[in-house]
Amino acid sequence: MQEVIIATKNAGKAKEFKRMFLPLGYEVKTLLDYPEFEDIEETGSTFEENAILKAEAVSKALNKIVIADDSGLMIDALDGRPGIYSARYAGEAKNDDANMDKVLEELKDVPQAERTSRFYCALAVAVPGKETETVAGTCEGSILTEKRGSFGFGYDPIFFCTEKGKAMAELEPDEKSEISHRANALRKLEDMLPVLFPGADRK
Ligand SMILES: O=c1nc[nH]c2c1ncn2[C@H]1C[C@H](O)[C@@H](COP(=O)(O)OP(=O)(O)OP(=O)(O)O)O1
Ligand SMILES: [Mg+2]
Repeated sequence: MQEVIIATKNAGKAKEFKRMFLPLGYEVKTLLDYPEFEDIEETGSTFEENAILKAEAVSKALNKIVIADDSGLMIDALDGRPGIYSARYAGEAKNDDANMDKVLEELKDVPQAERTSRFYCALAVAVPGKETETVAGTCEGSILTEKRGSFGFGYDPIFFCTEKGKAMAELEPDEKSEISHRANALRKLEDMLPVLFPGADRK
């Protein structure tokens, strides 16, 4: 099967990409399959800049086409935070539970109507010798007052997905992959895939 490399070390993202690319006819490899890669510093000031940094670093090292995902949670009552700092919101350790606890604490006096939020995902496609392109997708929702559900990863237990009427972590993996910010971003790449990777056997 045609291989697609995603420059991520996040196991939750890796699973979602594998699930979403399979019906398109592609097998996903991630940095979990290339453990020699060091962490790539996310020094950009936007999701797009950080996705480009990650995709280009790995594309240059492997001399192959590489896709990267930079994503996070934006909360209106917090002026868009945690935003690009989502992974390390409660500290360098990248602890999902601590990150969610920090958000819940910051929002403890914020009423339901003001808890609107969205997930954002930027995908960058680095092609050796070409300009890197980006696409983005979002998923609208609001922040719950406690954690719910056990699917997914990251902030999924505290994010109420408007479109599905459930916490993101209550959605089965296939349901999340219909409506997620990551799925919505990937849809914008789909037309490019046969050009980037000729010869995939679409099912
Ligand atoms: O669908 C999602 N459901 C819940 N939480 C999510 C989602 N998508 C992103 N997030 C959160 C997780 C992490 O706190 C941050 C991503 O940070 P981000 O730098 O893009 O990823 P990361 O450091 O975990 O892995 P890597 O950079 O190797 O891809 O946003
Ligand atoms: Mg990261």
